[in-house]
Order: sequence, then C-alpha cells, then structure tokens
Amino acid sequence: MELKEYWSDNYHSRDFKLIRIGVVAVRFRWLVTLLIIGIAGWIAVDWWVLDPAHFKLLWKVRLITSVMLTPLLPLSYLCKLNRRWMVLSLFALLGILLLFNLVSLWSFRDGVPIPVGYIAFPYFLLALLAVLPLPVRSGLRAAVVVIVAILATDYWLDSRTLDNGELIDRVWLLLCFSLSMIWVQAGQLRMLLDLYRESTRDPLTRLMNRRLFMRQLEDTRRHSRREQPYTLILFDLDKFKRINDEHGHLMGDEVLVSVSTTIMDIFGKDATVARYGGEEFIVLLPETELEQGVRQAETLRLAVESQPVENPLDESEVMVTLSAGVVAGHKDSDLEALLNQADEALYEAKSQGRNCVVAHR
Ligand SMILES: Nc1nc2c(ncn2[C@@H]2O[C@H](COP(=O)(O)OP(=O)(O)OP(=O)(O)O)[C@@H](O)[C@H]2O)c(=O)[nH]1
Repeated sequence: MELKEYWSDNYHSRDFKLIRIGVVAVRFRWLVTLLIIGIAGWIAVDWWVLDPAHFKLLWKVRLITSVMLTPLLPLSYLCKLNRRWMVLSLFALLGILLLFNLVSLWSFRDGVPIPVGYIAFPYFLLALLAVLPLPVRSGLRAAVVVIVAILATDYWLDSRTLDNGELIDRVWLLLCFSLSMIWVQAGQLRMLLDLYRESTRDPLTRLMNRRLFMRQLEDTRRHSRREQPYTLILFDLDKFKRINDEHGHLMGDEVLVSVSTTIMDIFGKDATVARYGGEEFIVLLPETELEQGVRQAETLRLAVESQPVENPLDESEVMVTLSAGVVAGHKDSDLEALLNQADEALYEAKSQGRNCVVAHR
C-alpha cells in the first residue's frame, strides 16, 4: 500500500471507495447504537454518583442526547450511497456529542468536583472513532474538530490559558489519543485495502479478476455518453495447452505473466485490463470506437507474436500467439449480450486459423 493511499481517499479506486464507505456506514450505525444505549444507560451511574441537583439536570441532558442521536441511524443507510452523507453524518455525530460534553461540564461550573466519567468523555469519544477505517486526512480533521471544541469549552467555562499546567496536560492527552485513533484507523484502512486487493486481483498476473472487471464494465456503461461507444477486446492465447504440455506448467505461468505485462504496456492506464479466465484476458477501452479498438488489438497481437517468452529453467524460447474478438458497446447495451458477441468474434478468430483479430459488427 502506498503512503498516499493512507493519506486520502482521492487515491482509492471508485470501487474501493464504495466498499470502504459501506464498511464505515455499518460501523457508524453500531457506534451510534452503542452511544444511544450507553449515554442513556449511564443515567443509572449518575443516579449513584451525582448529588440530586446535578442528577436532576443531567439525566434529562442524557436522554435528550440519546434522542438527538437516533435520526443518525436511518441516515447511516444513506451514507452507503454517497460520501457527502457520510461526512455529514460524522460531523452531526461529533456536533451532538460535543454539545453534550459542553452542557454536562457547564452543569459543574459551581465548583463541584467533576466525576471522572465526564472528564474522560472526549478521550472516550476519540477512542470510539478509531473503529472507522478512515484515511489519515479525515482522521486528522475529526481530531482537530474534537480538540478545538474541547479546548474552547474549557476556555469558555474556566478561562484557562496555556500557562495552566492542567490544560497542558489535557492538550497532551488529547493529542496522544488523537494519534492513537489515527494510527488504528490507518491500520484498519490498510487491512481493508489488502483484503480488497486479495479478493479482486488475480494472484498470478496481479491483473484485476473477472468479478471486479464486471463491476467496472457496468460502471463504464452507466457513465458513458450516449453518442460515445466503448470497446471490449477478448483475448485468448493460442494452443496454450500445448505450451503447458511441452514446457511444463511453470513455463505456462511465465507466459501468462509475460503476456499480461505486454497488455498493460500497450493499453496503458486508461484501459481496464483483467484476467478473464485461465488463458483469457479482457480489455475495456472507454470512449473508443470499434475500429480504433481493432487497431489496438492488432498492435497487441503483433507485439506478443514478436516477443518469444524465455523459459527460466533452460533459457529456451517459446513462441506465443493470441486471437482476439472485438465488440463496441453503448450506454443501453446489454452487457451479457455484448460479452457473448465478443466471445463469438473470438471463436471466429480461432476458426480462421488463430493469431488474428475479428470484430463483431
Ligand atoms: N500454466 C497454467 N495453465 C493454465 C492456467 N489456467 C488455465 N491453464 C491451462 O490453459 C489450457 C487451456 O486450454 P484449452 O482451453 O484447450 O485452449 P488452448 O490449448 O489454448 O487452445 P485454443 O484456445 O483452441 O487455441 C488448459 O490446459 C489449462 O490447464 C494457469 O493459471 N497456468
């Protein structure tokens, strides 16, 4: 995982963003549920430890806070759909909890010692936020909001200044908890990204697998402009079974890796390239006309044909060729039909003697 992927979700793929937001939404819902129960349930502790005057005010504050948190539960379902809802929900959660902290500390302005549960609340809040797999930038934003709000509350209630030892102690503790929160969040993000990559990449070639490709294809179809087609190229290595039989499975693997590298070199970052099956690869070229797709498939065919793959065991060379079926799709295309057409064109290429490109028109 690269450093920039820890920093911001701008460096994550659209597909991973959606998956991460889904995970954040589920954890957020559990967090809110826990807080609703915990904040209201703490009334029992308050009844035990607070004097009647404070208890009379604070049980109502707790109940109102729990009620204010409740709309965040349905809102968490909208979070799954849109990042903006996610950010809004998180800041609403922080706002409600910081307001609760403000009102409860204000109720102790008469000099009565503040119970530990109330003093520890901001640290508890930072610890709870660590369950969300957020990138460092988002974690930092949340930490800044919490720290500034807590210090402003302290200042407003006590007019504390930075030369006050107690305040320095508080700032120090808040910073330590914030750093721990960001560290745990980044670790969770890493785990999620690793799992995502394992489940969407082919282990041999590191190209995306068929499942992710189908999601990307659907995404491209949905976002394509009506007048601008996209092109699909389905490649299949010729007589690959013979390479396996004559040179061994290891050499077969070497050929697959070599061809996938050539495909990536030729199609670059704008294309979506996947291992579609055993010795089948598929390329999606967005905003590309059929004829342009055919030309690019032909370029790859010639490149593969002219680059024999070296056998690492005995340094002999193996000639490899491939056949391709090309098809263009539109915004309204049925993807299953489109893939069938690419498959038919590929079958036609095989029937024509292999090592050629056929377009479905
Ligand atoms: N080494 C290796 N072989 C694989 C892998 N996946 C599939 N294969 C082999 O790919 C071969 C595919 O053979 P066929 O479907 O008969 O196709 P072909 O020999 O390429 O013949 P045509 O497609 O008709 O040109 C099978 O022998 C599979 O075992 C893999 O990951 N590594």
